[in-house]
Amino acid sequence: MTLVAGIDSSTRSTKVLLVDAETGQVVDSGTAPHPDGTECPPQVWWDALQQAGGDLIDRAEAVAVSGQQHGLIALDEHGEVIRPALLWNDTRSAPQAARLTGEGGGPGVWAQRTGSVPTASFTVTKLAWLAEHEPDNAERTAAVLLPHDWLTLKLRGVGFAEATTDRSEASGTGYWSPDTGVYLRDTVIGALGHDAVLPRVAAPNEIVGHTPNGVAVAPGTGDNAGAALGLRLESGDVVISLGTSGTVFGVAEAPAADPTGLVAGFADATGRFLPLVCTLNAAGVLDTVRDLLNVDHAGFDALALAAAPGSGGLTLLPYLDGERTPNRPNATGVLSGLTTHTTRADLARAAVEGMLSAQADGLAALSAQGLRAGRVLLIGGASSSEAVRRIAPHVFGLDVEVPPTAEYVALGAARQAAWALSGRPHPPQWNTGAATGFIGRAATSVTEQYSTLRDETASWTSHR
Ligand SMILES: Nc1ncnc2c1ncn2[C@@H]1O[C@H](COP(=O)(O)OP(=O)(O)O)[C@@H](O)[C@H]1O
Ligand SMILES: O=C(CO)[C@@H](O)[C@H](O)COP(=O)(O)O
Repeated sequence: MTLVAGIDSSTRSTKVLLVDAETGQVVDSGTAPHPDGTECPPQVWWDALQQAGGDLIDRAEAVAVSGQQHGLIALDEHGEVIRPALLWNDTRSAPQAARLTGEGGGPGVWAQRTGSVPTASFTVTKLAWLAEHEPDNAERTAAVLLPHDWLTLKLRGVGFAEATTDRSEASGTGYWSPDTGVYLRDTVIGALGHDAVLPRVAAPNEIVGHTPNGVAVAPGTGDNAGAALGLRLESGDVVISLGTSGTVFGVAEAPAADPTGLVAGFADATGRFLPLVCTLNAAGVLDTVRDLLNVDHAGFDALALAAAPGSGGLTLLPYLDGERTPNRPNATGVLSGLTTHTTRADLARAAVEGMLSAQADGLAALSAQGLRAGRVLLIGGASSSEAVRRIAPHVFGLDVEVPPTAEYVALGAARQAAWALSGRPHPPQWNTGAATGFIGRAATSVTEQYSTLRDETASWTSHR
């Protein structure tokens, strides 16, 4: 049996799968946690990778890494990491995002040039923050990598001059054009103050090198593109991934360029495109309210499902850690409609309805860009929640499918590794198994309560 390994280095943890390259069947797996926070020394991810599956990788013939997108890893001329990586969910570079957007000709120009209007999540704004707040570190920056790029380099054990990335990851930097496939050097220089070595953008099924033990290394991907590959996403499918981030995305044949900035015009891992809406707040909203209610996942679900749609008039605007879509980096959560009749069940359901309503806004933004959902697939940690599964169709006004529980990002990375190893033009046709359907009618009161609160707070949730 030919084995391949897929790695998901996400915000919360590293997951490693060892997979049969012919069938996609998982034969072994491992996981290790990451610390909380919005910055992290990359060495922590390398250690987590070793803990989760260093031995699994040596049993494989090929390996690929999918990683949380956008994070900034600055290396000095010797290849040493200069400071802890600034992650996608770190909002400190919001002022630089606003400045760069203005200086670069406005949102429309950015969307045309890079596919996206940069928010604090995008690497380019983190470079500008570094130049402004840590000029010595900016000056010392010789190379700029993203998390999966750096882990791929570490797996190969080579220097940054040989670093690689892929289209999906490059498209989250804010200095690469998904349309033309080239880096925008002027944008890097404008943000950092000077040029830097950037990883070569490899072909989707290329073998970019080998580990010291001879395991072939594929280019890897950003984690959402990894999930798309793991799910064998096709035109008309829309994924809603509920992990630390909430993401709503689908594959497209042409690049997106949304001047409103709601949709990021990413590239995918197959040579196509991946228009995507990302919220900073998703599963963590449920975690926070679950902690407040002092119940476990099952207890939380039972409470949420005991309340009526609309949560007795209680609405949670879930921008707890600031928000990226819409762009309200300094926002906090807002709980509205609290009365003496409000119950614990109402609070649990309001958390689920609020979190899902933010994703419904993502569905609407994708639809406005011409990407309509024929099939909605729910994945990510919070898709395990029975309450989320059963309430989602009411909030989206669409039936929802939940694929069999699996680590789809790591599976996508493994599928890429198998593809690169095969030398064939297309990825292997792995069967992901039958999804479970959840149906329901749209609960318009939920949508109205939510959109009213979202719009009423448009100005004041933007400033703490
Ligand atoms: N049954 C469940 N109900 C609700 N949330 C869950 C459940 N199981 C896991 N989660 C949540 O999923 C999140 C982790 O999801 P995951 O997709 O692994 O995140 P990430 O990819 O961002 O690291 C955590 O916030 C965790 O509490
Ligand atoms: O920033 C984005 C997408 O643009 C996030 O989706 C990150 O890629 C983090 O993903 P998770 O750890 O939540 O899966």
